[in-house]
Amino acid sequence: MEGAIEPAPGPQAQRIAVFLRLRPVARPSGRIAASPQEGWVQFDVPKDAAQGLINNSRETYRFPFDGLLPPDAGQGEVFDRVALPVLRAALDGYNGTVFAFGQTGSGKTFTITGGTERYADRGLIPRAISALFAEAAARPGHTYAVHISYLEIYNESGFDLLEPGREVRALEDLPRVNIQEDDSGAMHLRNLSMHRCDTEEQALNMLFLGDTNRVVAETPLNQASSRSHCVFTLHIEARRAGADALVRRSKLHFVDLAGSERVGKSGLAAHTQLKEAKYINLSLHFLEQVIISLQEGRTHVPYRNSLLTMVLRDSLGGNTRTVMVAAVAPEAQHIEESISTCRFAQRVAMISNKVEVNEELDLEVVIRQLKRENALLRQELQLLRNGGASSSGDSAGTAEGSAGLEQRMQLTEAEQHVLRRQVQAFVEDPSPDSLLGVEPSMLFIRAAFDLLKGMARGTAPQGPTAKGPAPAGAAAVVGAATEAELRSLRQLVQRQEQQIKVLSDALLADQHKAFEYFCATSPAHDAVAEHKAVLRARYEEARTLGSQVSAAKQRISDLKAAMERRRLGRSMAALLRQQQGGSEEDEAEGQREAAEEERAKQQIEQEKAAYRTAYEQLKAVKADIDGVQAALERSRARLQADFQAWPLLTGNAAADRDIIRFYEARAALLKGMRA
Ligand SMILES: Nc1ncnc2c1ncn2[C@@H]1O[C@H](COP(=O)(O)OP(=O)(O)OP(=O)(O)O)[C@@H](O)[C@H]1O
Repeated sequence: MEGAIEPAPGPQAQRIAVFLRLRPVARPSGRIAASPQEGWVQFDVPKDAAQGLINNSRETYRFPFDGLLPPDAGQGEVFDRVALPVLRAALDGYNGTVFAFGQTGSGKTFTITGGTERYADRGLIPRAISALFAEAAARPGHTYAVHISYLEIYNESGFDLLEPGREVRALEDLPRVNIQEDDSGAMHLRNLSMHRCDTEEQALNMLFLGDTNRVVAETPLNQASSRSHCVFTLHIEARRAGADALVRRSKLHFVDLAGSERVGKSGLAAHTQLKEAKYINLSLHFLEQVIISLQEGRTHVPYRNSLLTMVLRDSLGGNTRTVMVAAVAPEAQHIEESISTCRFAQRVAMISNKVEVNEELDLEVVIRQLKRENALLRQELQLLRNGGASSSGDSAGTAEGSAGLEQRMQLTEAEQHVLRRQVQAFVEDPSPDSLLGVEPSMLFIRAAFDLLKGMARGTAPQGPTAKGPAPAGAAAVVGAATEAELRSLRQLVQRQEQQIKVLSDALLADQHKAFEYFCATSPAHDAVAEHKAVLRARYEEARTLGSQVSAAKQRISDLKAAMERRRLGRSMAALLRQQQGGSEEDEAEGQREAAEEERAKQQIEQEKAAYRTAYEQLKAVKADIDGVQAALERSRARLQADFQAWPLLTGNAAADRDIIRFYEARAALLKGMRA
């Protein structure tokens, strides 16, 4: 699998591959024959005896498959034939789906998850996990990031099986997963957690957690394992060293469907009229509708009728390499169901998907690379401009400036020391983006080359590095750069800077789009909006109360001032009367003034009461504001946390691409938020 990340081929049509797996049974029916070599199974059933005809004639049904897995096929063989090619393609960036279909007890769970008694009974999922990490390790020069999600669908409701630390006794104890449609019509699964797994062990532990939750959530009443559908997903992200701006992302689903029993049959005679028979499980009914529409090439495919078909949208008729395992228990009493299973498989086998590598540019990495290139070009430009000696002021670190450097014969000890550390750090940094940012001067450059040569030969110079002057030829060669060369280099730098700006803007726009999109669908955002609205109303209230308080205060001081003025007036008048040897104050006048004084005092008291009331209210509103503010902070934190844990998963390629873009942008946005 060398060179896995070569230029991605365009979309290719690919039919869904269909395998038949026969379960080992104690008493296989003599009416079932199979050829593993030729890949077919055949059922011989008596003709309808109900017509009153006495005959021994039989009806024969033969179904071809892409592969037949006989009862003695081991789990390893099943994995190698069914899932390994899909897994390898997923590592190359192709989506993949393996789903098992069949009646209850036919061996679906045994195939997908496996038996627990013997190690050899491990099913497709644990084997895929082991093979994934082994294959990834065997692809040098590539890095992979793996996330896992595990969804159970029961009665049209989705449940997240991977919620660590949660006590689960019933399905309802698991977090609900919803599907939502955005403006573009794309479907998104919300609240499905994704868990990064860096090792096989971590991934197997996740699977164990999900399977345990699946078992303990089952009650005798809901018989969840037979009636629910489980979708285990490996989300794979691949980058190639040296080309890490290109990222390939794929999803690999393993789907264990509910038992496919039907109702509405009327005995074996109904084989030829199985059309009326209905699935007990409603989602399977809708799954069949989707498959019929695709097989008949109808323009409208009713994916939206159920959660299951929405999740499997891309696996059926979309951008996914899909494989179906039809599970059959070859016993006489199950012939009818077995024929139904094979008929369903024949329809599925006619569906063609359009598969394509999911590859895209990581804008952040592109920008980083452009900036690095740009820095190198700038250095080159500076060198050429100065004929090998930098005269620019931005070359820090030397007292006399770079121009003076070329006059010197060798570096100072301090300069040598710094340079040695820079070269050391450069050599030790495994990143292809690391830069050796030495002074743009021949003296430094030669010294750096000497150090590198010494390191490569294992004889790194201990003493002074650049001995002797820079050869005149070197400077002369660099100095010979023509005006035209300088100009074109300058233009290149400018063009790149422009490119960086355009890309940065695009990234920024994406980040905002991502957050906006997330907010529009997040309940945490509703809480933030609600708190903000309450806060706005409270602030308004506080403002009104605040102006009431200050108005009351103003009126009190006005009243007090008026009272003081009156008192002063009265004292002045009394003094005047005294000086003029006049009479005492008129009694009526005295009473009037006393009454006025009393009225003013009452008015002041009233205003004080109004002031106190408004002030108390203001205090209460302020306390309220503090509370709402704290709640707002909490819901903001929750929004950010949710944004961080925003899951990827839809059944739709276009939607996925969008989500993945948003997901990347989200990381950068969060970084910005925290900064
Ligand atoms: N190939 C096999 N080899 C050995 N045992 C098997 C095989 N296939 C199935 N079994 C056993 O048969 C029983 C029923 O299988 P399983 O639980 O996988 O059926 P199922 O189709 O998933 O049923 P359900 O729809 O109820 O989930 C289990 O005990 C399982 O271990």
